[in-house]
Amino acid sequence: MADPSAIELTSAAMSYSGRTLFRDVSLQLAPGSFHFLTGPSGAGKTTLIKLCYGELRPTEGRVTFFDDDTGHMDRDTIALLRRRIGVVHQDCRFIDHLSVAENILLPVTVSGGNVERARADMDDLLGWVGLKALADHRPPELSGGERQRAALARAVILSPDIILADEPTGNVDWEMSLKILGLLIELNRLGKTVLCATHDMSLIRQAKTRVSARVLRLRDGGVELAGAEL
Ligand SMILES: Nc1ncnc2c1ncn2[C@@H]1O[C@H](COP(=O)(O)OP(=O)(O)OP(=O)(O)O)[C@@H](O)[C@H]1O
Repeated sequence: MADPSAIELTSAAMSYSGRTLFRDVSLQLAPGSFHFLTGPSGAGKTTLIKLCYGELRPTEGRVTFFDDDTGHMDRDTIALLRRRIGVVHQDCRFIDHLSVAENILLPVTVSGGNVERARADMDDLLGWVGLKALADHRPPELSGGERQRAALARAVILSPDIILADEPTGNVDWEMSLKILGLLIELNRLGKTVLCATHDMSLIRQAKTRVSARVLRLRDGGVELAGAEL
């Protein structure tokens, strides 16, 4: 039998207040694959990512996590499966009065995981994203690139199988974009499935020299596989 897809959308449609954003979107994220999601601003990239981790349900169609249809799942079951999916939100979603390290620990705290062990591993994790010196700082004191790397550390703290990154290089310079891309590629080489939304074509072109990535483009209410023009 073929490997189950990490995440699969089948004929998914999404509407907000009766306004259809996209329809008939089907995609499969195979385990260990690397996908980019691109498209014009407002096309629905963030919305599609929210479908991919169950924050939103499609107005039509089906979403499966690891071959399980989420349509019949209650919130608790979806929350359990979500521990296998790490998300880097476009706006990072930090709690500003907690330190960077405490923010990174939040998924462990919230899921009732082993906080002591996670604290013991924190130095390595902060070292991986290059933020050791900022562990005790508060999120508002961080630069854009530091925030994105802290968000990535938080996304991987539960060792998820899948990383969904929504514009993880928004508002950072090229050098920092490459650094963040490098971290995502590293995760993919460790076997993680990666979906990265970006409108930065240079970043996609750069990635394609280093990793076998497919590019999905949201346009005119549908999704297409972008071709060699990239
Ligand atoms: N909760 C919501 N209620 C109503 N409309 C929404 C909601 N969330 C998003 N939208 C609308 O859906 C459209 C797509 O938004 P989305 O954030 O998914 O696009 P995007 O492709 O990620 O955009 P960007 O590249 O600018 O981040 C926008 O027009 C937005 O205003």
